[in-house]
Amino acid sequence: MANLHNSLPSYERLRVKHHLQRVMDSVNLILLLLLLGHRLISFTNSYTFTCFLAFLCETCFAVYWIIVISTKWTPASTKTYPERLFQRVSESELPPVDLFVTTADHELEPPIITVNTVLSLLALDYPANKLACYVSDDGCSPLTFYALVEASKFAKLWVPFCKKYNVQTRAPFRCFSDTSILNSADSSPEFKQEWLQMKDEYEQLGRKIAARSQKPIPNELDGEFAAFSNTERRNHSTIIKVIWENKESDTDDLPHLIYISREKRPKHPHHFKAGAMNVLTRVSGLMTNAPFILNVDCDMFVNNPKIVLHALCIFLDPKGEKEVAFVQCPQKFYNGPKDDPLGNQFVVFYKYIGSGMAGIQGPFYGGTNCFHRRKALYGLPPDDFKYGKLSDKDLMQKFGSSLAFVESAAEALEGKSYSPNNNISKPLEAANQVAGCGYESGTAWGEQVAWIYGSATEDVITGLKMHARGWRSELTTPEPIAFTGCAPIDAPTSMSQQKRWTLGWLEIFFSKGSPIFCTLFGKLQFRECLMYYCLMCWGLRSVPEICYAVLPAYCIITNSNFMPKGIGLWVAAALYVMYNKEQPGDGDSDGADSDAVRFTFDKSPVFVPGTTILLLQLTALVIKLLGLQPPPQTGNEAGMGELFCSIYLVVCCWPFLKGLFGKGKYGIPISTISKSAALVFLFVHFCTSK
Ligand SMILES: O=c1ccn([C@@H]2O[C@H](COP(=O)(O)OP(=O)(O)O[C@H]3O[C@H](CO)[C@@H](O)[C@H](O)[C@H]3O)[C@@H](O)[C@H]2O)c(=O)[nH]1
Ligand SMILES: [Mn+2]
Repeated sequence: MANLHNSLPSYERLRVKHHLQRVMDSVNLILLLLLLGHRLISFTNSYTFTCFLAFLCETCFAVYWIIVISTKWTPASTKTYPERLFQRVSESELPPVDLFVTTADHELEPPIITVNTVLSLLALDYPANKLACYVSDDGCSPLTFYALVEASKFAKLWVPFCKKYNVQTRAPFRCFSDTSILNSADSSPEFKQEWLQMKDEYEQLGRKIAARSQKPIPNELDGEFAAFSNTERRNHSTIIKVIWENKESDTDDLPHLIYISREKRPKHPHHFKAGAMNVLTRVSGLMTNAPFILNVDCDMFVNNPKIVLHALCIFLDPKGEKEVAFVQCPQKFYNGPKDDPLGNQFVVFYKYIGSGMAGIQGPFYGGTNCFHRRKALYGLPPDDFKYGKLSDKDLMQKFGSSLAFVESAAEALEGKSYSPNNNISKPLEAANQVAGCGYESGTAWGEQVAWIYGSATEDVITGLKMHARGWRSELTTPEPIAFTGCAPIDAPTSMSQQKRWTLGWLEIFFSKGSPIFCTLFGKLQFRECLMYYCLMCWGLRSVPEICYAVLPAYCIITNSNFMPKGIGLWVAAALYVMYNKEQPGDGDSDGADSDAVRFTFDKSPVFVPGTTILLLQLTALVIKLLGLQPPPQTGNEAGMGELFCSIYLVVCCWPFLKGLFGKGKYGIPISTISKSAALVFLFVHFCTSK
């Protein structure tokens, strides 16, 4: 690779100035501490259980706020300069990149979606002979395979079309959903005609796949599909099919396309997505062994065809080369309402926390839209050169018994794998071996190497492991945004997804790979460690939050108080104003009302806490209104503070309030309401039966 160490860097990390934000955050913290101090002092005069509980909750909030501030304190953004990259490397010197797509169920993840993901990847603006797309199908579905075979035929038209006209959106269904192109004065008649032809071809592809999916899948299949005969989703041997091979290593041809359904047996744990990713890592290691890997979920599409170049700006930069293990692109969703009532777009996260992380040791790995350095995945620390020279025996212990794979791993670790392999079908036998379900036993896969097992959020723990070895990561946000995808469109799916993540993060929190150990015994920076806790405490935070939300109702019902009196109340009020002023999105959404229109419910228990809190506040307010409160004890009666909190909580639960009266999926199911009502009844009974 040409030297040009003296040329300009191909990426820069820029500090984002945000003095006002810091001031506001600090004022918030000071107010919180003042409140805690005030409580401590007043405990010497009067101590009540409710005030003590409030004190505990507020202490949790203060600790959490310190973690949040630490994460946000030094925000940064990354800027990439592809034109400078080309001062360093010529097009022929660009490294190969392996592209991984995972799909697991052709019913939940319809093949046409996966096909769009794959087509958008095949059409990346990058030399086609340097790309190989590996699709892992955990559903072992002949339908998915069929769809990919058909897609590869369509790709022969689609990819040249995209490149010829420099189409931005290269997932056909997104491209064809925007017909404004046809009326635009900028588009040539030739383009419009080809666009319509292409749309027609795509619709044919869609019809073929739909027709095939309507037919029942017979047990016995022939021809290309014979391998799928008598298979069950969780009981079958490995199926690897090279759907397209770019035999001539032609830059204008299509990238390689390989279908993989790893071996599964009922008695063998398959480790979900992490297991699938590890098989892809091994098979690709044998076939192309690219030093960089991009992975996307099957519901994500390329939105910026130049994204590989942007990522390489970071990886190939002399500084990035030494320190960056992975480059994460944000997740953005094209579907869903503008004001995002379900919070899927994670506005707070990417806008505040995301740039904060970029200013420390880098963002966490989010599972999709991420580029990895292969040797970092193989466990190599950034500054260790011994690891790359392990003996064959050591390598086999780590990477398993396939000699061919061990050789490829050694090459990858030494950074020798820059020449693309032109005969990817050759190592098919070895590929079958490494995709077997027993291959990993006794090796470091899933523990030290590649995607780490043991958490439902394999992504976060995998990234954490690399940070713990001393690597950095970068968040790259080129214009236009690199990938878009579909977010869950209803509240139940969104809530259960978030519940799964929260549980996965808690698994990491309580495991021996917990961030604090990575800081104590590894190279995870302290503030990066706090950043991880910011994520992992998301679930735990609900405990003080629920407790705090119950307090106002409890105080009103029992005519006691938890809000401070006198100056303390002013501190609490100031805190409330400051905190709410800081929340993003104020003003550009039309508020609670639009939430209510779109918030949907089902019978899932995830809706019980929200409903219960709402009903509890309503009950308390009715008791207050009807004057059913018991007489106060020693001047500690519930006052304006408690009343305000209770009303505020009703406003916070607005979508639930509408849900009480909504119909169909917009209404909270009677069973959920009954459960919540029973809980409220028990609670009121408990409060008043003293
Ligand atoms: O046994 C499995 C289960 C899932 N998947 C694939 O993994 C991806 C993510 O799974 P999904 O069920 O869609 O989870 P999400 O919550 O939508 O995914 C987010 O959260 C996951 C866990 O943190 C990350 O791995 C994902 O990349 C991230 O997008 C999808 O492509 C699936 O096809 C498999 O390949 N095998
Ligand atoms: Mn998903």
